[in-house]
Amino acid sequence: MGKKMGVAIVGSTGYGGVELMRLLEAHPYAEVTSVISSSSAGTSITDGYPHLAGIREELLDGVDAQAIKSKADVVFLATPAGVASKLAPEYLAAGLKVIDLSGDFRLKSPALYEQWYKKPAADEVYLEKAVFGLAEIYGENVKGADFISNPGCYPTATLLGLVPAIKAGFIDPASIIIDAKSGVSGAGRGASLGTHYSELNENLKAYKINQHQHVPEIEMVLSDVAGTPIVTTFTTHLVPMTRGIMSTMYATLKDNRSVGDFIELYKEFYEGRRFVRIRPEGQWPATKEVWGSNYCDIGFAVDTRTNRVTIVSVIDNLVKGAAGQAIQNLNLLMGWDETSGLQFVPAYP
Ligand SMILES: NC(=O)C1=CN([C@@H]2O[C@H](COP(=O)(O)OP(=O)(O)OC[C@H]3O[C@@H](n4cnc5c(N)ncnc54)[C@H](OP(=O)(O)O)[C@@H]3O)[C@@H](O)[C@H]2O)C=CC1
Ligand SMILES: CC(=O)N[C@@H](CCC(=O)OP(=O)(O)O)C(=O)O
Repeated sequence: MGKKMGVAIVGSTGYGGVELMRLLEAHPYAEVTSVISSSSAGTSITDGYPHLAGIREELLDGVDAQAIKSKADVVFLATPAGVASKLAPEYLAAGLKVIDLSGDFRLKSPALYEQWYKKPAADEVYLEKAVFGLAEIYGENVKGADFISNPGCYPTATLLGLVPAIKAGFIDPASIIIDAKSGVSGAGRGASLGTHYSELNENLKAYKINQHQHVPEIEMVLSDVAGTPIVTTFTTHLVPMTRGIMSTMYATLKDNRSVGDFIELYKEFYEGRRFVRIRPEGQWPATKEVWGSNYCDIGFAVDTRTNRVTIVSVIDNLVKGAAGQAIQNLNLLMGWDETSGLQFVPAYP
């Protein structure tokens, strides 16, 4: 096999960054050639992550664009909101391909970003340029692109669960309610009051109701596929587990549709897409069934009394919700098989 393509990771000391390192270790065509930290350059990655001992022991590099370009062709940005908006233009100008895991380039309207993220938006030219990489829906746009905005974790689970039904007109778009739950690694590695052990353990909390920054991202895609503006009710919960997102969605049926109709529709829609698995009637997915993998599993129930469908969709927030989908986008962008380096069996139990 020829030389592997070099990739760099900015934000490598965070959960998304370290997950990219774990997954890329097994990639057949790409290898990590620079792990980057804005705060700890010159120290070893194993200082913060001893589990990498004997696997990756190199010193962390700094964020300088030319230095990255001398080592890599592609850079992943796994940094908090507000960072990629400044770094991505520099990296693109240096000739790097950029895959951003943050929310900085997902929304095309600067005003919408500022309303929901409460931070200054990126330059509109770059918002336009970034391709929204929800691989199973917009994968064709990713092919050959040089700047990808990776979707959020909640939107990935939610949209893969809703798009086929919206597109086929199975459900009333005005009736959608999304009830979503996440493990705590979704909040990143930094300590905070809401995520430390005694606050989280044996506890279940709703948060950011009607204010979550993923609301406009979900509505952007639903409106795009429906061809008409859609608004939704979206509630997020923090669950005392490390990984996993479950998005449970409720909507009113437009016609008499059975679970069998939904299964047939979704199987056809996702035909050939290895990472979406549709459950048989009477079986609903659990977060552990996708743990550590790039799968999104979806199950259905229809209630003929209320004329509503319930759609349950699960992912691992750090894999299909972040690093795994970012690598899937790298694969699409480079013209490699989209499953390259991602064929992990979920770690069960
Ligand atoms: N966790 C998840 O499940 C998901 C996360 N995301 C998004 O991915 C991004 C990364 O998330 P996550 O890994 O969880 O976050 P973490 O907080 O765990 O890590 C973020 C890393 O970014 C680096 N960083 C902070 N400030 C700067 C800066 N000014 N310049 C360069 N680097 C900086 C830090 O490393 P250092 O100080 O070493 O530079 C830090 O380790 C976020 O935007 C998040 O919203 C998206 C989907 C899912
Ligand atoms: C559990 C938890 O706190 N999750 C985070 C997800 C953050 C995230 O991934 O943010 P972006 O996709 O916008 O970058 C949250 O709800 O804000």
